[in-house]
Amino acid sequence: MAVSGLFLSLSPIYLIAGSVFAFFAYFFVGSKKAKLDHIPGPWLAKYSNAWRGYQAWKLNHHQEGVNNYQINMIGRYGDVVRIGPTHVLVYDPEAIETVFGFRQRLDKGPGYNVFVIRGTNQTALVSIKEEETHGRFRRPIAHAYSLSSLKGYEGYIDQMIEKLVGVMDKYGSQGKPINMSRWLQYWGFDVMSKISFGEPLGFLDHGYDFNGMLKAQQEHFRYISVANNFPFLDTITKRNPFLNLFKKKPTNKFFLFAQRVVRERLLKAEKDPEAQTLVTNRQYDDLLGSFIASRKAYPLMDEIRLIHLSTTNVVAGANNSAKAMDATIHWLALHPEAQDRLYNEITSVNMAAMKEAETEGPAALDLALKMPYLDAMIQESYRTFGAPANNLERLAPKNGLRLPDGTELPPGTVVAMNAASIAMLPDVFGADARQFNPDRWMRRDYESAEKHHERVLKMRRAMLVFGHGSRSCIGKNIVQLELYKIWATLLRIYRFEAVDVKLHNVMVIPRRREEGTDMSVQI
Ligand code: HEM
Repeated sequence: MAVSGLFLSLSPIYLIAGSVFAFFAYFFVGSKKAKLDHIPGPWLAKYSNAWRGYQAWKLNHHQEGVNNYQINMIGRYGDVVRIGPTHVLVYDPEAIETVFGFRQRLDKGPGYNVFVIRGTNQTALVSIKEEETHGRFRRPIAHAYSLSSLKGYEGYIDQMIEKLVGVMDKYGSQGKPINMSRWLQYWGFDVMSKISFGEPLGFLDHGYDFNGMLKAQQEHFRYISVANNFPFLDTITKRNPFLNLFKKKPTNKFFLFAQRVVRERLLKAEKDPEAQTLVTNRQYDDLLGSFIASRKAYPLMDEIRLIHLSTTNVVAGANNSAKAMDATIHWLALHPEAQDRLYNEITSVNMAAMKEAETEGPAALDLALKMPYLDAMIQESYRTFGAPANNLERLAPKNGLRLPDGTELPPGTVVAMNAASIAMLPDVFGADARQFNPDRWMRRDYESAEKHHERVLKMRRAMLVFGHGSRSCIGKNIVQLELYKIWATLLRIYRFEAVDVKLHNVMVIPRRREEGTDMSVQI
C-alpha cells in the first residue's frame, strides 16, 4: 500500500496521538541534543524557550521597577542556570572575561536578531554576529565616539541644558510641580539627536511626545525584551516572510527620521563642495559628520549603514540614559540630605574653578569628573536602572567553553549574562544590593584606603552595564558626558522637593532664591 493510502486508512485518533507524540519528541530530542542536562534550571526551560519568554512578558507587562526574571532567580539554581534548551545564564562575575573578553572573541547569539529593523536587509552594529565582520564595521566609526572627540559635543549638550533650565525656571517661578522624569527623557532624546545629527528631535520645544516617537520606542523595547527571550515570536512576526510581503518598508519612526537626515546630509556633502570640505575637515562636530567623512577611506560606510548607526545612537543611547536619570531623580527627591551633600561638593569644586573663569554656565566635564559623590550617584543609577534588560548572548566555540567554576559547555551552547541581574548580586554589592545607595561606592569610616579600593574594584569588575570587550558600548563616553554635566548643573541651581506619591512630580526650587541672593536663575 502506498504511504498516502496507509495515512488515509488510519483512524483520526492515531493521527492525533502521533502528532502529539511527534510534538513532544521534537522538544525532548532537541533538549537531549544540547547536552546540557548537567546544568540546573527550571524544568520547562530544558525543553522550550517559552518558559523565559513568558517570564519576560509577565514581568514586563505587570510589574514596575527593577524586576526581571534573571534577578528573581539569583541564588535559586546556582551560578550557571539552564534557561532554555540550548541556553545557559551565568551569574558569576568571574566569567565576564571568559564570555566577553578579547582572548576568545566569541560570536554573538541568536537573541540579537530582534534588533534587526523590519524592512532592512542589514543589521545594526550591535546585532552583527561574527566578530570579524563586526571589526570591519566598528573600525571606521570608533574615533567619533572616543574621549578625544567628546569636546566637540559638549557645546551641544550645553545648549540643551540651557533649554531645560529655561523650562524648569518657568515651572519654578509659577510654583508649579514638574514631571522631571518626563522632561529628563525629552532632554536625553534631544541631546542624543543633536549629537548624532546636529538637530534635536524637538521634545524640549513641544513639551510632549508630539510625534508619538517615545511611545513607539517604549513599545519596541517591550517587544525586544520578550522576543530576545522567545525568538520564535520574532520568527512569526517581524521575520515572517509572509507578513513581510505586505510590509516591505521600515516603519520604525526613529529609522525614518534618521533616513531623512542622512539622505539630506549626504546630498549636501555630494553637491556642495564647501559642505564636503567641512565634512572632510571634521568641522561637523556631530557623529553623522564623522561617519560621512569616514566614507572616503571606508567605502563600506554606505547610506543604509549610516542610517542604522544613527538610529541606534538615538534609540539605544537615549533610552538607557533616560532610565538612569529617572532612577536618580526618584532617589534625589526622597533624599534632601543627599542633595545638600551634592550641592556642597559641586559648589566647592566650582568655586575653585571660578577663580580662573568668571562665568557660571553649565558645568564643564573636567570639573564634574572631580566630584566623588556625584560619580557614586551616577554609578548607582547605571547599576540599578541603566542596565539593559536583555541577555547579552555569546556562542560557545567549536571546542566548547569552560567557565571559571569548571562548568563545561558544549559547542554551540548559547551562553548569556544579564547586566541588570549581575548588578544585584549581594556577594558583590552588599546585602542592600537592591537599594539605590550611592554610599556603597564611597569609603566607609572604618575602611582603609586599600580595602575601599579593593571593594570598589570588585564592584566595577562586575558591572556589565555597558557590556565588556570588543562588543562593549561604543557610546559610553558620551553618556558619561551627558550625565555628569546635567547633574552637576541642575543640582547646583535647584533643590527638588517630592510632590506626589510616585515622586515623578517634583517642585524645583532655585537655591539662589532660597538664599536670597538672586530672584532669577542664571546660567
Ligand atoms: C546608559 C546608557 C547606555 C547603556 C547602559 C548602554 C549599554 C550598551 C550595551 C550593554 C551594549 C551591548 C553590549 C553587547 O551586546 O555585548 C551596547 C552597545 C552599543 N551601544 Fe550602548 N549603551 C548606552 C548608551 C549608548 C549611547 C549614548 C550610544 C551612542 C551614542 C550607544 C551606542 C551603542 C552602539 C552603537 C552599540 C553597539 C556596539 C558594537 O556592537 O560594537 N549606547 N550599549
